[in-house]
Amino acid sequence: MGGKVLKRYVPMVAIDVATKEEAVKLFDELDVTPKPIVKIGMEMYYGLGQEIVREAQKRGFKIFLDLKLYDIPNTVHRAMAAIGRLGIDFTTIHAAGGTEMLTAGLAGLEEGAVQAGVQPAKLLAITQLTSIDDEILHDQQHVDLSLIESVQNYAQLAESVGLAGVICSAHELPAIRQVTRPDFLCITPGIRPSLAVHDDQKRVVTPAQARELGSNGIVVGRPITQSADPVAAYQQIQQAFLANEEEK
Ligand SMILES: O=C(O)c1cc(=O)[nH]c(=O)n1[C@@H]1O[C@H](COP(=O)(O)O)[C@@H](O)[C@H]1O
Repeated sequence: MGGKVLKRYVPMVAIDVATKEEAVKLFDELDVTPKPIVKIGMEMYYGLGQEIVREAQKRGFKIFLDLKLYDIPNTVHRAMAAIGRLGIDFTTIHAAGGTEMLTAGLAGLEEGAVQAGVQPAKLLAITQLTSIDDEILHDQQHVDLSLIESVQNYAQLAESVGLAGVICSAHELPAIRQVTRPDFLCITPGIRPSLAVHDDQKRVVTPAQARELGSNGIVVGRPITQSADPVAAYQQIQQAFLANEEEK
């Protein structure tokens, strides 16, 4: 990567489960070294609310609160202020909302953090979901750009208004790196240790491929949470992604 050391985060584990009991069991199991970043998404947040964020924070996990906001700028501003007050580490917004919405979201997040006296979270823009492929983009969304061009465009949009980075598939990393500053974060879901199992994901790579392509962090859910041994699955993925680098 141009001789510069790439910032790499420990894997972000998507705890997409229905109950507090299941979530807490995974938090306790995954309390290992290096500690993963815990991703709390829509299922847990809509079902369990702030309580589940506090449970993870109590155990010392960094939190990626993935709520993918997409609404008019005023609503996004106010919702992001509420998220900012939670003192979490990463959160998401859809780049498709445009620069006015992204700017409002970023301002809200920072205002909320100041009100609560905490560090502002890093705001990441969703580009094209990893469950989207060229066929869906063209035939259903009637977008004329290729998927890679669309992701590249959204990355530039997000960077232009000061966001920390984007969520994309590792496949798009070389295209994004061509047009963004060196420290722009590319966090990549759609990770499968075995490419034989995609589930609902369309654009997938292995943890080692994500590393080679220059991902700053991988998001992994079912390959860990639905494994018979989540800790062993996490550790294998973590080692394949971080190799011998020191974890951040
Ligand atoms: O924002 C995300 O984290 C996200 C964006 C995206 O494009 N694709 C994607 O899969 N995700 C999330 O990453 C996780 C992937 O889960 P698994 O497919 O089970 O590994 C889920 O929690 C998704 O919500």
